[in-house]
Amino acid sequence: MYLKSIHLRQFRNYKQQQVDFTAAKTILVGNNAQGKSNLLEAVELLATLRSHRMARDRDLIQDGEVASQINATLQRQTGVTDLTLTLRRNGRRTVALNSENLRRQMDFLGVLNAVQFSSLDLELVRGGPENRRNWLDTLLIQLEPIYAFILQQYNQVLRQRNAFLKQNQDSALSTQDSELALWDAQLATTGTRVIRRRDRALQRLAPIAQAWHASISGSTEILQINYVPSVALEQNHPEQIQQAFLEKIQLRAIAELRQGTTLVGPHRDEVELTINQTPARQYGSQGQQRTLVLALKLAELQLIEEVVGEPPLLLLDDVLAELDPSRQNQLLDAIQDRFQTLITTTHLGSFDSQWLNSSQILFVKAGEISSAPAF
Ligand SMILES: Nc1ncnc2c1ncn2[C@@H]1O[C@H](COP(=O)(O)OP(=O)(O)OP(=O)(O)O)[C@@H](O)[C@H]1O
Repeated sequence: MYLKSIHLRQFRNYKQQQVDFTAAKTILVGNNAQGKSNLLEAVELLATLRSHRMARDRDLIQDGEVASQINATLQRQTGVTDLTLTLRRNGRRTVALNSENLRRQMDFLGVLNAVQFSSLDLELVRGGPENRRNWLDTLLIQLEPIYAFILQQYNQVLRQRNAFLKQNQDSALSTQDSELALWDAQLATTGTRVIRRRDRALQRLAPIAQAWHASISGSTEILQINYVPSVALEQNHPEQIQQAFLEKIQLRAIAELRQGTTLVGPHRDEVELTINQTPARQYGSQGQQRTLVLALKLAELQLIEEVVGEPPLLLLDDVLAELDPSRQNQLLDAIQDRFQTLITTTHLGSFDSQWLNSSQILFVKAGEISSAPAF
């Protein structure tokens, strides 16, 4: 797929900006805080309706404005599509394809696919489990857009069940209470859908990431990715998972009532990353952790391409300079001209001349983008 152009209105520090992409690789160069990441964030929003910066819609809208719009033209094998996302200060969003508003946001997902790689991704290795859950969820949303709906349903049940537990915290509520039993059943049903899909995605992703990791590290390191769901998962059978879910809720029922919160479910899943059988968080240098993240990102690209049937976009936010020359080259070899790539950087010095010659170079300054440096 190929993103031909994007138009931003009152988005972050862009008042009104049109960008036409004229090459498979676009390098956005500019000083810090000029708007480079903001442009990549806009593309990410079109792909996932999420921002990895966890921004609220009112942070995305330009200061002092009430609404913001991202509009893009995408070329796919099936034809050209026009995507529009409108954000409002009150949090209401509208999505449209070819100028036709969609009733369900889910139908907007899966049109544009993108893999984002920024320095924040190091948190995948170093940070807490919620980073890895978010990463996996964002990938899943692109692999099967219905997952966005499944996850939303689970989160809604979770919120309601938590509210019920909170209301009854320290009360004499029985763990056999019939209303609680209803919430348990809904949590198990919706949670099982989440767990099964996370398991399936990791089953497919893990061998690809492992192969990339072996290739980048020269086969000296073995990466393992283990899904550790909060509920035991022996086989990917819905009845078996649902049963295990309900049994574990029973075991934790007293603690849940005491703490007034749900202690069992995919909101407590973990994805373990180990290198040579040592947790990656404790393993080796920053460089080795970067190799791992790079392997995960390359695996995401490959898996999305396999599932969707077209290469997704790659958004490299200030990460190229952080990789040593051999890893940089490995990344460049892997993407070549197959994946349209948007790259941000503060200086062009870290790119080899072959790259510079084949890339479109855009200059970003104070929320304006031009093809010649503005002095
Ligand atoms: N809602 C908003 N309204 C107006 N300006 C905003 C808004 N959100 C962010 N900005 C501005 O956008 C700029 C940050 O841009 P961005 O995050 O894209 O930086 P960058 O060019 O990628 O630089 P860096 O290399 O530091 O990441 C800051 O000047 C910030 O004040």
